Amino acid sequence: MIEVKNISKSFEDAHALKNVNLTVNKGSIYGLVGSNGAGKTTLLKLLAGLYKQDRGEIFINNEPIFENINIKSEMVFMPDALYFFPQYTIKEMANFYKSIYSNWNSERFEKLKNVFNIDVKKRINSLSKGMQRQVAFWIALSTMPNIMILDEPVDGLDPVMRQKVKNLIIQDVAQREMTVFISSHNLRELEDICDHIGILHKGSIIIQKDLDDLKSDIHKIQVAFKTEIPKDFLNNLDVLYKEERGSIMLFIVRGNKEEVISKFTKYQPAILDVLPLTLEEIFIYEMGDVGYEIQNIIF
Ligand SMILES: Nc1ncnc2c1ncn2[C@@H]1O[C@H](COP(=O)(O)OP(=O)(O)OP(=O)(O)O)[C@@H](O)[C@H]1O
Repeated sequence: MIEVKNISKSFEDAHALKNVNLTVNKGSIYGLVGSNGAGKTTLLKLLAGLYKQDRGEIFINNEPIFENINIKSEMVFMPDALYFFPQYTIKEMANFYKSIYSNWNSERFEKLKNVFNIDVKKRINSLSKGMQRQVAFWIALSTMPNIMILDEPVDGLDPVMRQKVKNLIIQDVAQREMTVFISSHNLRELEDICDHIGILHKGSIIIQKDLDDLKSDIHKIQVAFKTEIPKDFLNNLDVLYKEERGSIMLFIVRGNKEEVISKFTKYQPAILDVLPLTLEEIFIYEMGDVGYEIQNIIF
């Protein structure tokens, strides 16, 4: 479990993070989205215990993370810019990790050869960017981490490999209750893997939500009525957005799906469609006034 309590972090001339709070439960995957300079990497480095916050507290499995060797031995942090020792082969790098991670699983490392399919005698620095990323996952997953902190993890991976890596992460979450924190510029990249999403904007988390709640609670409704309807029929509805295209009206409404639909069916509409909303749309409508600014972050 990861608990971030009211943390702030500044560098000489930049307030990178301001009063950030979040919790990631054991066995869940939290996705952090944000534009360039929002503070994502700073937050990840704090979670990994590489930086110390100016204010606030960070607990991982109920212990402060900074300079905590025990917790770090159960954790993998994968930065966006990967680093491997120069001249090391995959096998040599794996042996290095084996010597420092007590839970290293050699059997798993062997099994994952079938997924990554790269010759372990190859020097890592001679591999392509995407292949180096594969090696990083190969080694990271072989350490059997309880906590994974990933900065732009699928950057450079081809679509097939992206899916394979996501499946491996999901398997570990389901089978071993691994806890994962992922940052990305791209909400779509996170949508199919995360159960919580937070948006970081200029150093503050401006919204964070459980994805299931989010999706079940907000609806896009396209409707046309045969007859005049009372002007105040919207009064009992939590309408986030409304648009009229001729006789067809489009509503984004928050609330229980059946209850919302019943408010419309009462007036016997000629057309009533409940359309799916993408996650991006949900965030934009949820964000109201800052929605337009948010579009640049999540598309
Ligand atoms: N080591 C540092 N020294 C000084 N300023 C820093 C340092 N690291 C980050 N910053 C500043 O903190 C702010 C947040 O940077 P951070 O790297 O956390 O953003 P980010 O969301 O990861 O951005 P990107 O998506 O571009 O990687 C920026 O204004 C950045 O210039």
